[in-house]
Amino acid sequence: MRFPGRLSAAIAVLADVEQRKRPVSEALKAWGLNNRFAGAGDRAAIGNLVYDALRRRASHAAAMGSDTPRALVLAVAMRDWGETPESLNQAFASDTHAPEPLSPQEAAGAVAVLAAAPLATQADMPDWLAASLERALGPDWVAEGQAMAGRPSLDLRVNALKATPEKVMKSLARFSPQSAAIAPFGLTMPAGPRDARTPNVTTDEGYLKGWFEVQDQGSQIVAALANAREGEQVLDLCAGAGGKTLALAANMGNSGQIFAYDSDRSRLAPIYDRLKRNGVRNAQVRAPNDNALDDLVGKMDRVVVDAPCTGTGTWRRRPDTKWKLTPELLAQRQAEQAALLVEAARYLKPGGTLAYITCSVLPEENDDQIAAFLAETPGFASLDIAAAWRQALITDLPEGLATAGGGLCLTPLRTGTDGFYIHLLRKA
Ligand SMILES: C[S@@+](CC[C@H](N)C(=O)[O-])C[C@H]1O[C@@H](n2cnc3c(N)ncnc32)[C@H](O)[C@@H]1O
Repeated sequence: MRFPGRLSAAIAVLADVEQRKRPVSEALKAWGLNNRFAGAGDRAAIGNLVYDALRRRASHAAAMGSDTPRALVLAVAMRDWGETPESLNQAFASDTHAPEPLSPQEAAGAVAVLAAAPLATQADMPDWLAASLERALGPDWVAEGQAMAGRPSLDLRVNALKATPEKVMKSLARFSPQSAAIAPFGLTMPAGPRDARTPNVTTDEGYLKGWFEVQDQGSQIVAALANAREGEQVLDLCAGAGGKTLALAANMGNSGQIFAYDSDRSRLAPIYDRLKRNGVRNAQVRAPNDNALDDLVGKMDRVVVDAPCTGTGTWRRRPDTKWKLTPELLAQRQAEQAALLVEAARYLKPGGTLAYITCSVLPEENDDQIAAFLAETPGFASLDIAAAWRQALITDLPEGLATAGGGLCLTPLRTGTDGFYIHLLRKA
């Protein structure tokens, strides 16, 4: 397929996403099945166009004066991929699969200036979230929003139980991985421009042997800050597919015991294979049966709550969720988080540590949630996050990451990672 045909396909996929309220990955897969002539390069390019359109949906729509799939995809070509109206119309003229030529109004979108547009539009986020973002991230919130609308890097965590960074770098040399800026076992491959393909690392021998996992550097940092130590009894209360569990196990050198639990059996399902592949021997999976955790009450050194959240920190990877988020969904997540904090506290022994984590930057899910918990639960106090950073990451806490409420917030702008929040609490 040539570029114009790829644009037409992206318009069709985006229309499918919007009309049928489908996840992007599903719509892309369906398009691939119906268009088997398309190669891997075509599918990657079409995926990039669709994801880029959704990442900057608000500003692209404002520039084009329209939010149709066609307007959004043409905006990506001109505003993100360096095409001009002239280059597009010229290419369209010689490709029977091309979209219709650009109208003068569409062509004007290429040079539209959005300085007078609402700040939420410039930050590429829904209007109703602007106040929360400003409260959480301060005067830079528009630039933070713009960074949250960029393409993410592909990050790996070297599994210290089986490999070294040097070994993984050698195994993946063809993709030129670099050391991550903060996470000690992190490797990163920056996102390329335009139709660049994401390296397919999960077919690498090193991955199959458990030498590394795909994990955003932000997720690695908060897992390190949870600071699970050798010999401890640790409950991973929202283990899901085990991304944090694996990192905790490596941090603990396979000693002590991790109990990995999740209330959703299907989310937990991949954890068994992942534990095996990673050579983890100190984790016990607790499936969500009645009384599954009763024997752990009051016994844990550490409880990690990687809470269900709105995922605002992962908008770069799942930009469709940005536009689907509603105040009702946020309220639902807040209620779940509040209940989980109370639940987590039960399992700690005196002197134990609760690590509360979200992949969101909204204060309602972060500092506010902890403040409400502390107000209602006697006997808990925040641990010094700068000291925890020094202990876990052996450097000083970079400026601007600590939150007003005593937690820590990573963002694409500040740390080049997904957005994450962590707060450490000690039970008296
Ligand atoms: C952010 S995800 C966890 C991701 C996982 N820790 C990882 O690193 O891959 C949140 C998880 O919380 C689980 N969850 C939601 N409510 C829960 C509850 N009341 N008890 C335990 N797990 C819960 C969800 O099923 C979901 O898997």
